[in-house]
Amino acid sequence: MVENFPRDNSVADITPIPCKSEVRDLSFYYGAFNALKNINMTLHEKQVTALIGPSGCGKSTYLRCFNRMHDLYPGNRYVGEIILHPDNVNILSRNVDPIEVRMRVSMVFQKPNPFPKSIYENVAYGLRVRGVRQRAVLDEKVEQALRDAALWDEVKDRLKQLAYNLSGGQQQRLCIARALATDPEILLFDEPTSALDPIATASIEELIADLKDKVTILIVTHNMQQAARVSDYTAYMYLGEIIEFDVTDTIFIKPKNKQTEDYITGRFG
Ligand SMILES: Nc1ncnc2c1ncn2[C@@H]1O[C@H](COP(=O)(O)OP(=O)(O)OP(=O)(O)O)[C@@H](O)[C@H]1O
Repeated sequence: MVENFPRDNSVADITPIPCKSEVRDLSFYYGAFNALKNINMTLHEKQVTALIGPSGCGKSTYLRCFNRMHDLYPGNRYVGEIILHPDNVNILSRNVDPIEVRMRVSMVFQKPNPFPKSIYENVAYGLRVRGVRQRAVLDEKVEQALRDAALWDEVKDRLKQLAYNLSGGQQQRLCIARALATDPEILLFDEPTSALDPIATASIEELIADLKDKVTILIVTHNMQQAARVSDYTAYMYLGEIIEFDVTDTIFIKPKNKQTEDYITGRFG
């Protein structure tokens, strides 16, 4: 389907990877403050896209548009569209229920934030909210999500224990399992390893690479090595705008924009 492929031609290497989401003329306002300015971008299906840029440039603000998180606070305003394929729905439309959007687009936060519940109940939470009651279905989905988050072997004998008993890295994988349990189409990561040690970080990065088979990923990271390691596409942001968006190798090896190059090489930011 033609409409399922990128509309914009900002990516030099137009590969025939279907597009999962198209951002069209997106601006965002915190009250009077214009935090995002006319963003046009494509999220390629089952690829990892990284958002990089100096502190305060709008990475988290942009990420949070994808699951309508800003709806939770008064005075916030979106302009433009985020289209989700294949059904071609604008998830920013007032006619679209933000709860439904959050089922399709899940988020993993900077700090692991398990609920004060058992390991099992953390993962089952979204399913229960969706009305799933059958024990066998819950058991199967919880196991699958924990396997997909590379945590099953470590927790299968203590599913009833409190999630807080897990290590920081395990807690973050639990949060990933919780996000995966409702079969989201897009997974948002907001600096998912910034609170973790190098070993736990490596295991989350490996996991992100594996999850690409199932889900489209958008990740905010301050760590440029991490962006280079885990992502297929990278967007460099500055002052609420996308300065450059391209395949990751191009951004890191041969950026077209001087501002991107200065940031990548550490001359700026
Ligand atoms: N709730 C808010 N109300 C008003 N302005 C906000 C709010 N949250 C963020 N901002 C402003 O929006 C801009 C973008 O912030 P954002 O947190 O998205 O940047 P970021 O690139 O994710 O930064 P960092 O890398 O430091 O996390 C900043 O100028 C910030 O001060």
